Amino acid sequence: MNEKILVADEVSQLGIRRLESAGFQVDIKTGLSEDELTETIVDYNAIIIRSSTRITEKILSNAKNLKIIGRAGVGVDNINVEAATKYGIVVVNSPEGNIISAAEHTFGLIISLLRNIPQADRSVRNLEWKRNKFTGHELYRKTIGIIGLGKVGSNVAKYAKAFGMKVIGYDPYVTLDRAKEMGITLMPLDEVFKEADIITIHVPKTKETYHLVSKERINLMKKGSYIINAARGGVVDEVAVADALKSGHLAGAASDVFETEPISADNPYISIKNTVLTPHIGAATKEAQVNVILDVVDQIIAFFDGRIPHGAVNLPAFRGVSDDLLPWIDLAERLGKFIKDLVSERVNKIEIVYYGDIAKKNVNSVSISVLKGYLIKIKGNYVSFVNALSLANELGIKYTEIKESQDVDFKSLITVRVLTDSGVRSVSGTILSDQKPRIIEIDSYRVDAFPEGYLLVSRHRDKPGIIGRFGTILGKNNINIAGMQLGRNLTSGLAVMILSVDSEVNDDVLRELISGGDIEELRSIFLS
Ligand SMILES: NC(=O)c1ccc[n+]([C@@H]2O[C@H](COP(=O)([O-])OP(=O)(O)OC[C@H]3O[C@@H](n4cnc5c(N)ncnc54)[C@H](O)[C@@H]3O)[C@@H](O)[C@H]2O)c1
Ligand SMILES: O=C(O)[C@H](O)COP(=O)(O)O
Repeated sequence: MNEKILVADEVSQLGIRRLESAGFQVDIKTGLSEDELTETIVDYNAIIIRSSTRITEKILSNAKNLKIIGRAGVGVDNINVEAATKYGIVVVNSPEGNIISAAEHTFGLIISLLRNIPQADRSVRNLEWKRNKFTGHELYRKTIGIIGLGKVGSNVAKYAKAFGMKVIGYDPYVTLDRAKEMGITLMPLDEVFKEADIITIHVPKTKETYHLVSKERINLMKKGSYIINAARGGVVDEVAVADALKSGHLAGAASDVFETEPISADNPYISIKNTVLTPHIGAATKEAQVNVILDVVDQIIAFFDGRIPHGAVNLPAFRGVSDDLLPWIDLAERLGKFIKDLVSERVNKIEIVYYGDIAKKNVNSVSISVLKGYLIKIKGNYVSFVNALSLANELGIKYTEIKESQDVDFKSLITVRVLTDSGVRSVSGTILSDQKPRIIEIDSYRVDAFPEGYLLVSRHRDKPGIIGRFGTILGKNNINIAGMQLGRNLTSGLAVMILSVDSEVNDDVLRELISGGDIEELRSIFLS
């Protein structure tokens, strides 16, 4: 192999040696600015990074020879995966290599916080001996509320049980069976905030989780409780936590991750004593660093050897699929994203039903594409054809592919049905002769809409005045309606409407629309 690899963050030497033994030329250049990296990247076929380096569109636009980005860790929120896909660059990560270290570090933070260990250490070094000043709390019989029950969160739950803690949690995508298996009592998000003595965060940073720990949620917490964030900066509103610490409502907070890294002097936590702060070292153990770099290096070697890397978070080109399935793969991903945004309840099972000509083909890649779309809305852009199935398994979501022989009104049709605790919801789509995707049914309501851009989907009483109200309120908020589709059910007296709009409909506008009454369900959906 004579490909050139740039290592732009600190990684274990074992990985470098393995690459060199495989014949790669490896250069280590850490701490490059965006401009320096934009200039440097042009010479390289692969780059390896951790969370300290941001891979922006500007860098990628000059990466003429780059084929693969290796993220030696879990989070890919520092990589513009969409742009990488656009430029045909594969992104791989190491989804499991550092999760034990992250969960252990979380416990380190919890114990440090409840037992004032860093403060006591500083005091002893000042030759003080103030034993009463550092009286803390036991974990035994306390309630820990875990937000996000994936790989790190489920390990934190395991350790908490060993300490004799009561474990409650919130993760809208984990099934009840999976939570039961882990011995965690699932509760609505706000209930977890009300009940827990300690809240610990283990969700990815997505649009949905931004400031999930908000001023309002902190106000729900018991006086004297604690907050830990070892997931991502931005999930916690740092100013709100700092205010609650200053007022005495919260007893302490610990954080390994920050909205701006490296941290600066104006970070709200800096001047507050009852905080424990670490510089994003959740994954900084010898073991985790060896795991992640060897995982990523092996994937890079496999990639240049012509094999598909197991941790690919995007697949710029879907190989091995006949051209006539490609529009269906695209439609399937859109249906997966659509149903995720349409249905707010917990989903236990996804059924993908094929009718007509498409039912005679091998549609496995189309089914995976539905799961991929659904999971991208939950976990972000690192979900790919390669990892979608195992990520669905992790959440306990079962999926089945069903091929029906009965005649339908279309040459080919896909229905995505989700089974929730309270019933079944569905969306159906097809590709018409223009090769463009269409949504043609939502539940049993017939529509004909393009699954793209900003959509507003409403189920409401089929009576005069409702559509006018949408027009007035959206107009008043400067939101242009680009298209409208209405499906009616005369028996139930309900109608489903899909409005295609030119900009996002925010929560305030949604509330205003609902407050007029007669609307059973209203969702703002974005399909990229
Ligand atoms: N501090 C560190 O050094 C360090 C190390 C490893 C991982 N991490 C971070 O920890 C986080 C969790 O990592 P992981 O490997 O467990 O990821 P994961 O994908 O296995 O788990 C994330 C869980 O969050 C859930 N989730 C998504 N949106 C949610 C929402 N709105 N509310 C509640 N739950 C939601 C998902 O269903 C999933 O179960 C990530 O942000 C990762 O980047 C940090
Ligand atoms: O997402 C991750 O894997 C962690 O945040 C660790 O990041 P790091 O590789 O920069 O330590």
